[in-house]
Amino acid sequence: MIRFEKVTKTYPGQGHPALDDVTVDVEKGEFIFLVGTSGSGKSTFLRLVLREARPTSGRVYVAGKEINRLAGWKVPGLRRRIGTVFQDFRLLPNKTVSENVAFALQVIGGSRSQIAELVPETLELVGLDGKGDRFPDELSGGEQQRVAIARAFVNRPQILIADEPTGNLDPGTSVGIMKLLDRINRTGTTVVMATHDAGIVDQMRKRVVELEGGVVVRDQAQGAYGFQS
Ligand SMILES: Nc1ncnc2c1ncn2[C@@H]1O[C@H](COP(=O)(O)OP(=O)(O)OP(=O)(O)O)[C@@H](O)[C@H]1O
Repeated sequence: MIRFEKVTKTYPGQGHPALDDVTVDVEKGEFIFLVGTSGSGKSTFLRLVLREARPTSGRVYVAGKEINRLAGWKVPGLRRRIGTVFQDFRLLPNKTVSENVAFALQVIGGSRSQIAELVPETLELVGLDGKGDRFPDELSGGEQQRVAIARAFVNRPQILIADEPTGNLDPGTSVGIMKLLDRINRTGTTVVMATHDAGIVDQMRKRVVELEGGVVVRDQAQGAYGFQS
């Protein structure tokens, strides 16, 4: 579903590459954690998947296509296949929960009937049944992140990218968010999550790809946050 082939990314004016000769293959339906210290290249990896950045050398494939060869007008189509969730939720404060989720469908041309069906269905999936008319500032952090996940998932993307989704949440709330991401993964969605949250990674026991200075130093099935043989 995602393949990095000898990918190097050096930002202009930087001496050291942010990613250095990275080769990683993520199968459809996998759940992987990207771990590594600050500046190790996790966000750069995610930005390359979204074509928000381009490799200096090497190839990035998403759903079988080398995405850096895609014509510019096809990039929105690529991004529609990929839901994104961030640490800081990024909800629209003046829209209700339902409107935030509906907006994601509206911008890609979803019909009224699709919106009427998918929004309540997705809010129920994320555990926000009955909260559709609230505004983001009337929700807890965990609930806001659930809205963000509903928004990312409402058009049933093939891939979900999560950049530190539990970074602003307490441990108990984080567990709930991880159960939700796990449930979404079980629907067949490929999940790539960048995190510093050792407790979560140790608990979930999914594949762990560790970056250090832009280099993959570990790629381990059912891994932990730190290396354990
Ligand atoms: N737009 C940019 N221009 C120049 N250098 C950048 C840019 N974005 C990232 N970098 C550099 O690339 C390297 C990798 O950064 P990246 O943001 O991918 O790391 P990260 O692992 O996501 O870090 P964090 O955990 O702090 O989010 C760092 O040295 C960073 O300073």
